[in-house]
Order: sequence, then structure tokens, then C-alpha cells
Amino acid sequence: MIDSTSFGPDGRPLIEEAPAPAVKIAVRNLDFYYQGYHALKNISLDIEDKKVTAIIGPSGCGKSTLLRIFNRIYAIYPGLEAKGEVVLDGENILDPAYSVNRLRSKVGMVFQKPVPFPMTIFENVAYGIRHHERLSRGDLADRVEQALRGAALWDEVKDKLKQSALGLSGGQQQRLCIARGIALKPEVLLLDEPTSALDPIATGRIEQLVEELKSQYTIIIVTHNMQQAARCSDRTAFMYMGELIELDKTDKIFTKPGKKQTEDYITGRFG
Ligand SMILES: Nc1ncnc2c1ncn2[C@@H]1O[C@H](COP(=O)(O)OP(=O)(O)OP(=O)(O)O)[C@@H](O)[C@H]1O
Repeated sequence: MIDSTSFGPDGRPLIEEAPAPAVKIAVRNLDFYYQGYHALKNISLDIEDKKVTAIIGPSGCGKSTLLRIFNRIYAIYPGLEAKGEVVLDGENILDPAYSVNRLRSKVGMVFQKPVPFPMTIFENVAYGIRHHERLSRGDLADRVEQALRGAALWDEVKDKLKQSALGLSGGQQQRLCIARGIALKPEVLLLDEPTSALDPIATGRIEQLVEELKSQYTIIIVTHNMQQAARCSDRTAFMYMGELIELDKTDKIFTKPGKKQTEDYITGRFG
């Protein structure tokens, strides 16, 4: 068999260095305050493009706060303040000049508890698309189908698109919420403990879906479930008391973490 490896003048094989992964979001010196309470402390990290990054850490460490900053949802509440930079594709999304509408079309969010709108399955997905784009009836139907297929729900609902979404099971409702998120063709998908209200089978389904979606989206998932982080993420960030302790390849975090606090947490010594 012919080997494609090249050799250097010393006869040793030349090992090509893998190109540095593309960074989708760069967080720099981020501090966050709830009415003066310092919830995130000087966080700097890179979120790699088209990878799944899990955020783990004990309750109250700031996981959800950090996730919500990525779509600036905090900005609707008074008294909350972020300082520092969150650079998405080269632009600081914390800059008030960066429009929230534009941000929401690039960054989609799925919450802990699926909350379908009290309308039909079709309308749940079509609603957001109509808000952002004007499409013909046929194109809209195609987009809804595409989103439901993307969320691995199409086969289960294609014959009942006109029925109320409230009749779906919890796991189906969560996939519907994911369909609603991806219908807007975001680039980043934020998942805030998306399976905490689901049974193990529905959870497995969502984890499999995350695996499928990562070829198209940059995914950030907050989870209190360490097995879930280990199963479905490429990189894991460990947070503790508002600080980022470390962010590394998931395998490394779970087998050979660099910091003692991370090791104590993953081995169940605290948290
Ligand atoms: N709306 C709020 N007003 C004031 N303090 C808040 C608010 N939301 C969160 N906090 C505080 O900020 C800190 C971080 O909260 P956050 O919800 O981000 O933690 P978390 O790691 O996601 O926790 P959990 O795993 O329990 O969901 C906590 O001390 C919390 O009490």
C-alpha cells in the first residue's frame, strides 16, 4: 500500500499540524452584575465554531447567566449589567449598537422547560419565521418541514401539523422548541439544561440530535448532568462561584483535569 505521508530531509515523517480551530465567540474579561451582585468574574474563553461546548459546575456558579449573555436576554431586565466583550464573528454583541434582532437571528435559545405556544404544531415553527422573513406560503411550509426534520420530529408530526402543540409529549415538545430555534437558521444554538424535564429515552433522543446538529451549528449546552456533558460535548467549561476554572477538551476535563477544583467536582467531592 502506498503511504501518503511525506518525509523530511532527515527521513522522519512530516506531521502536518492541524489548523487552529475557528473561534465563533470570543469572551474577553466578562463581568456580570445582578443589581450590583457580581455573578460572573473576569471570564475569558473561546467557543469553537461547529463544536459542542458544555458548561458545567455546581448550582449557582453562573452557567445560565453566562449562556444568557450570548443572546443578551438579560438586557430586557433593569439593573443587570455586563462589562467586557463577547465577540461573535468579530463584532462585540454587548455593544448597544449591535441590534438585538440581528443577534436573535444569529443566536437561538432553547430553555430548560419546553414551552410551546398554545397554537398548532405548524404555527409554532412558522411564527418566528414570519416575524423575521416574508416567505410565500409554499416556501414557509418547506421551511417548517425542514426545521421539523432537522429536529428529528417530522416523522412523528407530519400527519398532525394542524393539531395543538400542547398535545405532544414532553420530549416531542422539546424537539419542537429546537425546531422553532433552528427554523430561523441561527449560527449558534444555546441549550439551557434542555433535558432536565425529560425521561431517559427522550433525553437520549435530544443528545443524539445535538450530535447531528453540530455539523451545522455552534452549540453551547448548560447541563448539571456530567454524563451528558461527557457524552455529547467536544469541549467542557467548568465554572465555580462565578469564575471559569478551566475549559478544555471534554475527554481531558473528565480524565485529567488541569485544576484541583475541577477534579473535586467531577469526582463528586463537592457540588
Ligand atoms: N435574576 C437574578 N437576580 C439576582 N441574582 C441572580 C439572578 N439570577 C441569578 N442570580 C444569582 O447569580 C448567580 C448565578 O446564577 P445562575 O442561575 O447563572 O447559576 P447556575 O450555575 O445556572 O445555577 P443552576 O445550576 O442552579 O441553574 C447565583 O448566585 C444566583 O443566585
